[in-house]
Amino acid sequence: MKSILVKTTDSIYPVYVGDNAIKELSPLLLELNPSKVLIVTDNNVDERYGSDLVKIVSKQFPTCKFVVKNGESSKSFELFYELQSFALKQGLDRKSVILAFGGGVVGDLTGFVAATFMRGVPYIQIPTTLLAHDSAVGGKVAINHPEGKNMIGAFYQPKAVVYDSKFLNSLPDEELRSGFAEVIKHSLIRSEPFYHFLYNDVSDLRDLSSEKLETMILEGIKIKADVVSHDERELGLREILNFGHTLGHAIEAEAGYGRMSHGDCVAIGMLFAIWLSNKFQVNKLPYEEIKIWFEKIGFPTSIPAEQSTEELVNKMTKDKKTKSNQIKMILLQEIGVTTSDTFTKDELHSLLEEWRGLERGEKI
Ligand SMILES: NC(=O)c1ccc[n+]([C@@H]2O[C@H](COP(=O)([O-])OP(=O)(O)OC[C@H]3O[C@@H](n4cnc5c(N)ncnc54)[C@H](O)[C@@H]3O)[C@@H](O)[C@H]2O)c1
Ligand SMILES: O=C(O)C(=O)C[C@@H](O)[C@H](O)[C@H](O)COP(=O)(O)O
Ligand SMILES: [Zn+2]
Repeated sequence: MKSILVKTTDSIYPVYVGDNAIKELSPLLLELNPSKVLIVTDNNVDERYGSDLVKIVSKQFPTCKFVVKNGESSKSFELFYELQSFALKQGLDRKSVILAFGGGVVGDLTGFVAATFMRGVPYIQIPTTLLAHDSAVGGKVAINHPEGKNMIGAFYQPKAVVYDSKFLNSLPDEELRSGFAEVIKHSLIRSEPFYHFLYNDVSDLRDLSSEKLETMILEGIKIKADVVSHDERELGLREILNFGHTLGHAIEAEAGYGRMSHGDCVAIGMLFAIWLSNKFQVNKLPYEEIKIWFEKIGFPTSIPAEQSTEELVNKMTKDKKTKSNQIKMILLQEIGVTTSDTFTKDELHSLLEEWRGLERGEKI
């Protein structure tokens, strides 16, 4: 088992990664000595692993559990309110600890509940998806609004992240693919060698050794932890973690939350950002090579035909990086090195139309 430290201005916490990392949970809880523990999970994770976790925790402390419906629709005001009400009814207090046991949806929702319940109680992330190598680290917690992804949230760091790789054994292929998009993102923004490792060694996610999977997770977390340690609140550097998300989030929201996976949308967003980088940067990136690789993996590589460019650009205008109506796109100078550029709504509209036209094979 490996551990990585995340250091922010006022917190420092470990991320434990590997087979049987879950054994780190009991000592962590002993140290926190909670009055009560609330486990939040979703129905898929609960069915498989819920009772095991309750057994571990309830041996030590009074325990209760709240199960949300799986999927993006649970990152909602309604579930936020239900969870807060449940916590109050169960008598949680400021000495209580909340465990987020699941993928990014459970992690983001639970983290936001922890950030706001009685103005903040400690929580621990226990991720169960590949994507959550990203979402469980760094303290961005949020729920969605129909107008945009993660619009209501906070920066609130967990006390620890316990990432036991055995949970990944039951992850469906499309969820592995979704998480892989964020792994690729981490490589593209920060490490050319990591990108080459992924490009050369991973073309079929169903045929992935546990060693390769662990390398991907560890390298991704190291990159994320390093960026977050330098800029917890996204005053500058942290924006690079949003590579592929300005368009990706717009597609996700336009499709209807949960209809397309976060990773699939980010993959389309990264391709657009790479195409845009080639248009505006001196160094040329291997756009076609990356697109063919993405197709092999099974990612969608273009925007769904039914989505209107107008609506997507409206959503992109509400992106959290937008300031004074200037939409900010994270771009690549070269693989492993980022830059950024801003665009007006009209500029982005015509660029998106151009890219969509080219993808349809139209001569422009
Ligand atoms: N906070 C951040 O920094 C950050 C980073 C990246 C993504 N996100 C957010 O994360 C969310 C996506 O997370 P996700 O992809 O983990 O989705 P998710 O939590 O919806 O999990 C995906 C699916 O896999 C199921 N599942 C989870 N673990 C399983 C397991 N071990 N075995 C079988 N099934 C399992 C879930 O029930 C769900 O149906 C999005 O809302 C995205 O915005 C947040
Ligand atoms: O941690 C970050 O910072 C990220 O941007 C990571 C992203 O993968 C993640 O999807 C995040 O939730 C997006 O944040 P948002 O601020 O654009 O909502
Ligand atoms: Zn993301």
